[in-house]
Amino acid sequence: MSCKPLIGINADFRAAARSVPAYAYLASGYFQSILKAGGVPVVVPPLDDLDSVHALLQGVHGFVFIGGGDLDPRNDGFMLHPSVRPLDPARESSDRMLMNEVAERRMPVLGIGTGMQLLNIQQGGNLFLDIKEDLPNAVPHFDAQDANHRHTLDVVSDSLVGRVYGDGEIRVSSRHHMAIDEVAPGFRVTARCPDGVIEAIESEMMDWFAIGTQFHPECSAASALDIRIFEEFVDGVKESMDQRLRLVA
Ligand SMILES: N[C@@H](CCC(=O)NCCCC(=O)O)C(=O)O
Repeated sequence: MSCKPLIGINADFRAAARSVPAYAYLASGYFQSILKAGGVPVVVPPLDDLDSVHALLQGVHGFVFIGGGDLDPRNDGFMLHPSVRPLDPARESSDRMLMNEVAERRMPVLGIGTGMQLLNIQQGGNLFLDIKEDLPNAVPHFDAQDANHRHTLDVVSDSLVGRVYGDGEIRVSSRHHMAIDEVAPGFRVTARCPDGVIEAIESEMMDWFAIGTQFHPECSAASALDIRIFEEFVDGVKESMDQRLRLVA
């Protein structure tokens, strides 16, 4: 494929407060990693109508869903939990519309942190709302004093993360208090923390290149291998583009 793929990336959102205007924002590591991997990032602020979602997705070849606050469990029929720090409703509503359409179109997708959790929920899986309460024997997956908190990872060798990290000890960044409980149908677990917490999933469906990482390969403390996650994703998007071109040829 000669042209660079356009990769949509959602943005976080903070409503106006007193003298501070509302902001849409995202960590630069997300779009810098897409650029380094050979894609062209298209940052998408929260959208509030389906026509805009359709128009946007017509113009990109793949999508990255970023991390951030918590998906509100009440949107999935669960009770609110004291540990939950919900996303701004404007972002969550936009993310859910985008993920529904990305899934419908079988558009290549990489979900990171909250993005992976949304992918899993949208596809019929669910979440532990609080690791400390639901998985009391788990190691710490969040350190308020250390933005670069890391833990080790066990990967499935015949998977995207397995190809990226190979053998040997792997340490990844971790900033989450929720985790995948039941994996969505059509997806498999491809990495876990040694305590059993799910850290990566990928689609087993032949017609959909979809992956998710609970850890953050875009973070400022990312290892030299982490960028390979984005390279594998961009290569997958290019392959998807080539397949679509062959279908119409
Ligand atoms: N809120 C979820 C997902 C965690 C996540 O995306 N963490 C990255 C946060 C980066 C940031 O601070 O914006 C959970 O806690 O499980």
